[in-house]
Amino acid sequence: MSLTIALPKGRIAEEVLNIFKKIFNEDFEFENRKLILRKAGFTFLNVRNWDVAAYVENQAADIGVVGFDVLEELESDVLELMDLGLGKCRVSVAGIKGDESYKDKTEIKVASKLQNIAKKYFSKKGIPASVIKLNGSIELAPLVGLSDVIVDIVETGSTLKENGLEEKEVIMSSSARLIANKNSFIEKKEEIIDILEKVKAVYGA
Ligand SMILES: Nc1ncnc2c1ncn2[C@@H]1O[C@H](COP(=O)(O)OP(=O)(O)OP(=O)(O)O)[C@@H](O)[C@H]1O
Ligand SMILES: O=P(O)(O)OC[C@H]1O[C@H](OP(=O)(O)OP(=O)(O)O)[C@H](O)[C@@H]1O
Repeated sequence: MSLTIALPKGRIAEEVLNIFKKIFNEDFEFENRKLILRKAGFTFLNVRNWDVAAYVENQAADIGVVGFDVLEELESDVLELMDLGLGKCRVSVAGIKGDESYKDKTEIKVASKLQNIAKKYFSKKGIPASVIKLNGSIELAPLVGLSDVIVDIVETGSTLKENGLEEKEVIMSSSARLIANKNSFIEKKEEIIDILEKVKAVYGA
């Protein structure tokens, strides 16, 4: 039984494809806008980062690679096989540099792409917060009064800095995870363990 593997486009795509390159000593590239690549006995799917978990959770793919932030946000019901240690970043509360007035609000206005993570964080702290869902350029929101703070991904911190913002509170750390569908892990256990061992070997783990 061959494995179907959902790989993310975008930021972590290159590093993930490099792992497979090292394992099989072959080039893995999706060419000519093709979304399916059959190679080395596997089927690779070219999927957006935010959609990888849906493919794996619904067994359209057996395994996949996705950022931990996305798994947390979507509360995906999948097996986490391994922390790949790439795509490292934090999910943080950020706001205008030197301005702590958000702490005195009766209800904090938060802008975020990671709506559930943001809601859960403030609710756990017992702080009333309303979350406005945005899809990008999150840092803009507090600059124009759309929100008091943002909950967003911070990697180097340069987007915050360039916009006069600062990290206020770190909510969680994130990195890319190798995930598996729960049924596939029963039905195709040997194949999944085999690929997991190969990935671990590449990392020297
Ligand atoms: N600076 C960063 N900005 C965003 N994501 C980062 C950053 N550094 C690491 N990551 C990680 O990389 C993952 C992929 O980010 P990428 O920007 O490629 O996709 P996306 O825009 O979130 O998703 P999609 O393409 O589905 O819209 C994130 O979920 C996160 O785990
Ligand atoms: O700490 P840094 O290294 O500056 O990285 C963090 C920035 O990168 C991401 O945005 P992205 O580039 O994905 O664009 P977006 O605003 O469209 O989400 C994220 O949402 C931050 O804005």
